[in-house]
Amino acid sequence: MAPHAEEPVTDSNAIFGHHFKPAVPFVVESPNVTYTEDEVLTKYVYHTTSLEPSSNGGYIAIPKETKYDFKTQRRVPKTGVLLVGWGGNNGSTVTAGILANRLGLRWETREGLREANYYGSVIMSSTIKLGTEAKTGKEINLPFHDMLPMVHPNDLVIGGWDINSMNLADAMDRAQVLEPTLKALVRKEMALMKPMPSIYYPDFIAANQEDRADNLIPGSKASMVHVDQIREDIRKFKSYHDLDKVIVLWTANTERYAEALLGINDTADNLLNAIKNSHDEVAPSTVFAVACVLEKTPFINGSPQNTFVKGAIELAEEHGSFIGGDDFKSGQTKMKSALVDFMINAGLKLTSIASYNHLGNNDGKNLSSQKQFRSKEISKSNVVDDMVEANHILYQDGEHPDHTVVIKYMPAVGDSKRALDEYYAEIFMGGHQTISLFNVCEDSLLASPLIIDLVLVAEMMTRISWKLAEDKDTEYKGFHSVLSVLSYMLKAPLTPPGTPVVNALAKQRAALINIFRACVGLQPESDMTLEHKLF
Ligand SMILES: NC(=O)c1ccc[n+]([C@@H]2O[C@H](COP(=O)([O-])OP(=O)(O)OC[C@H]3O[C@@H](n4cnc5c(N)ncnc54)[C@H](O)[C@@H]3O)[C@@H](O)[C@H]2O)c1
Ligand SMILES: O=P([O-])([O-])O[C@@H]1[C@@H](O)[C@H](O)[C@@H](O)[C@H](O)[C@@H]1O
Repeated sequence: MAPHAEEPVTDSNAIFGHHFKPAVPFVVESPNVTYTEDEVLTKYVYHTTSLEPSSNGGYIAIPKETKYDFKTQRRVPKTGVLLVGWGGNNGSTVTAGILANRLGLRWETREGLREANYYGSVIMSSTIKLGTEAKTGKEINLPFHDMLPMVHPNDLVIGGWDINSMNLADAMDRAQVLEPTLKALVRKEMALMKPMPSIYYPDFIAANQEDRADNLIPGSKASMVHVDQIREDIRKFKSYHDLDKVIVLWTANTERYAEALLGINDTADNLLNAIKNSHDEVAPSTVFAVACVLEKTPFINGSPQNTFVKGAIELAEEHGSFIGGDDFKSGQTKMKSALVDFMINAGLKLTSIASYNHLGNNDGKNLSSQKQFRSKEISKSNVVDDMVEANHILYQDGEHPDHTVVIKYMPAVGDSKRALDEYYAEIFMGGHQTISLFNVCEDSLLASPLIIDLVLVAEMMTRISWKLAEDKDTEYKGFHSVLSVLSYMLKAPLTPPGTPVVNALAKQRAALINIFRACVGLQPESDMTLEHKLF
């Protein structure tokens, strides 16, 4: 395998050491919180309710307390992100966006002057309640990013792979997402960025993608040579930029599902053997996942295919590597996971959901192929399951709303996806409610901030460890290899085997916030505001 001649070209002029100043500096004063120079150590009581069956067929509810010790490393590491599919609409857009923010760019548009921002990033552009001022009772909210010592996206060093050789400036033009005035300001830097060659197994993506495939690592089926090359690429990138951490994220095309095959991809050993034997059913995304797991590099899947076959999950668990996915939850589905949560929790019996969209970008072109569409149909359809199953008043066991997903490729609209949805519900006394939505989603401008959030949270999770308070002598350990804490950014959240999937958007955000609060010794925000009710 010829090594890559040139060093991985990235935004080599990255301005490092962006000395980010918290907007709302805070320190927690508590006997359960200890700050050292390198760590925040907290003693945290986790409250749940345990149910025991009662004699009358109901339950005895028992409040349960579990005491955890959390440890969070405070030093913010120099972090790189390697995007698989870097030359795509999302990859080129997120790269230009980070560059524009780093340089503090402004550009003229028809609506006037615009400036770089991180809107759409829950970490960079949303706030969370810290508490209330003792004297005034005023609620104080702080940027999500300031809750823990997180990497700032401006400091991310970016690189990646693509089966297409186009440099990032030309890829940005091809994407047709950003304003020409903005593109002009980042073009020079973006032109220096060239994706590393990648692996291409034609059977996994639409045949209409073949004309892009001019930047390949030789070989059209899985092999350990491919795994080793990807691992070497990661090591070279990390060494070349003197990085402490690297996160790898798949924003390449949607692949068809791989068949779940006993003896092939059902265990870690079988999967490694299948790769060694170049088995047909090992997808490029799974090869990337295996390479990252073996390289102890977090790997996140932003697409809907079943990258994480059982053997890949088992391999990640064996190596204590982080994986997360699947499929960015960017627009139509994000809206769905909030609206369905509202309707069902308001006691409205949703009986049908019709989700149609058309888009004209290369993603849409790839999804015009049935096998690739099927991967997306699955991730876009399952997003309501947990909310339906939680309400036995509205839905009998096995009952669920009709749900159809349609995606059409319409080149004319480009990246500006048109989503049309109809939500039909039974309401009081035989009535009906019909909610129709027309939602224009600028797909890459909505997905790019999610890429940033996924990278920032995944990196943060590598610096958080825990142990049971009662286990005095045990070592701290990391969260489970499957980072279900990433679910807010994903349509089809991957969870540790045997654990429930939560799709409700509010619950997903609350989980992320409250885990971060536990790391600084704060209890979950209950929103009870008893201080405003009991006086
Ligand atoms: N709002 C959104 O844009 C959104 C939301 C959810 C999921 N996604 C998913 O994100 C992915 C990327 O979306 P996009 O709009 O950027 O698509 P895109 O087609 O513009 O970009 C995909 C890139 O991946 C490259 N590629 C394909 N196979 C590869 C491989 N094996 N190795 C390396 N590169 C490879 C292609 O050449 C292309 O440049 C798609 O799977 C899409 O379904 C997008
Ligand atoms: O808007 P959303 O449902 O979150 O996600 C989008 C889909 O609506 C669209 O059909 C698909 O092409 C995009 O890749 C993305 O998955």
